[in-house]
Amino acid sequence: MKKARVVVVGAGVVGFSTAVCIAEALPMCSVTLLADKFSPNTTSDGAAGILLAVEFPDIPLERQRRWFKDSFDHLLAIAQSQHSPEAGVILSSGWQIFKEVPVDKLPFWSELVIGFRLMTDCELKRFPQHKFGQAFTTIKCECSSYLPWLENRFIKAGGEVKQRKVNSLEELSSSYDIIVNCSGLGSKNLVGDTQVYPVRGQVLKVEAPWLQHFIRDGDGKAYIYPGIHSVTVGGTRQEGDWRLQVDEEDTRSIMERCSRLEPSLSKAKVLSEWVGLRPNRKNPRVERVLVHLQGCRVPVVHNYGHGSCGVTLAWGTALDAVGLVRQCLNEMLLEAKL
Ligand SMILES: Cc1cc2nc3c(=O)[nH]c(=O)nc-3n(C[C@H](O)[C@H](O)[C@H](O)COP(=O)(O)OP(=O)(O)OC[C@H]3O[C@@H](n4cnc5c(N)ncnc54)[C@H](O)[C@@H]3O)c2cc1C
Ligand SMILES: O=C(O)CCC(=O)C(=O)O
Repeated sequence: MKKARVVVVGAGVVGFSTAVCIAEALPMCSVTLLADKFSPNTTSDGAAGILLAVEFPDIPLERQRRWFKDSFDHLLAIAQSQHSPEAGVILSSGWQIFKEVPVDKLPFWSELVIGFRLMTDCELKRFPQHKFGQAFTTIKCECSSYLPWLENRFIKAGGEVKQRKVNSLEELSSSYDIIVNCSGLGSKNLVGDTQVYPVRGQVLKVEAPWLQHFIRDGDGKAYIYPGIHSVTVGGTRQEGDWRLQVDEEDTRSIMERCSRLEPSLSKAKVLSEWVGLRPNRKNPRVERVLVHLQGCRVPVVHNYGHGSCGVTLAWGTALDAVGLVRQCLNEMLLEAKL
């Protein structure tokens, strides 16, 4: 039987996770990944890569829990294998601390990470401005290693990779049977989605090998994440801000906020600074639609809009995308298109 031609647009953590999942699960498909930017030039590359989730308002919690769990379990298996250094995936333990006691003391993912517990008063003494804290072990997935590792895995599964900017879905409809859109913020132009918008984030990489534990302020404005080669320090969340250049005032305020949590940071050498635009949306879009392109109805699977949780949820949403591609194939078979 003729193979169904699937194209995945996007080479960030969502695109490569989705492409690998489709290529490995659906041998009746030939899978091509197209993108204008590849590692190390995607948003995913600069992400701190810590697995932590926010709660999206209109997606059933059960589905969000599954996205988190599928991603966590997939990355945990890598972190505990010989692939860990090459894939850039490690376990990471530390504290999330709050100036005020949060309404939700136990986030939905608390039972999905390792060893989640509330901090004791004695532990909190180290953070005199904070009243409440959570201690747990999660995962840090460094995409500058993980994306090339996924790309190899995709190619081993028979996938093909091409560098190309896609200006409209019409360009793809004569060469592919199913389009999978993982273009992140690019979806604003590619599919005219007015709901996806940038949330600018600036981070620094510093040399501070004495730091072993992560510290995150629950307000998300100060975090310190020790990694494999350096410590990621952040951050900013500037809604609707498209600036990609480093802002010296942001650098100063990040260092000030983070040094309040960990005074020894003032002794750390700054190695690099980076800005990325999170592909924010009220809810990520993981769904299947039929689009009229050049007189034909073409199945399109969307998987984008993960905001600050793309690394955290990529594998889970990729598995959902596989299910949606499978549904497209079944419909195409029914319509005897294949
Ligand atoms: C400072 C910062 C820190 C972060 N930290 C974390 C963290 O700790 N944990 C976490 O889970 N998340 C984190 N994030 C969020 C995370 O980076 C994003 O959610 C994630 O990178 C989104 O992945 P993506 O694959 O959807 O998009 P991207 O990585 O942006 O990839 C999009 C891809 O689509 C391609 N593309 C777009 N349009 C087109 C087109 N028209 N034609 C061809 N190709 C196209 C691009 O070239 C690119 O390859 C952070 C983000 C920032 C900015
Ligand atoms: O929020 C965090 O602590 C992790 C980094 C992140 O997800 C972000 O900056 O978007």
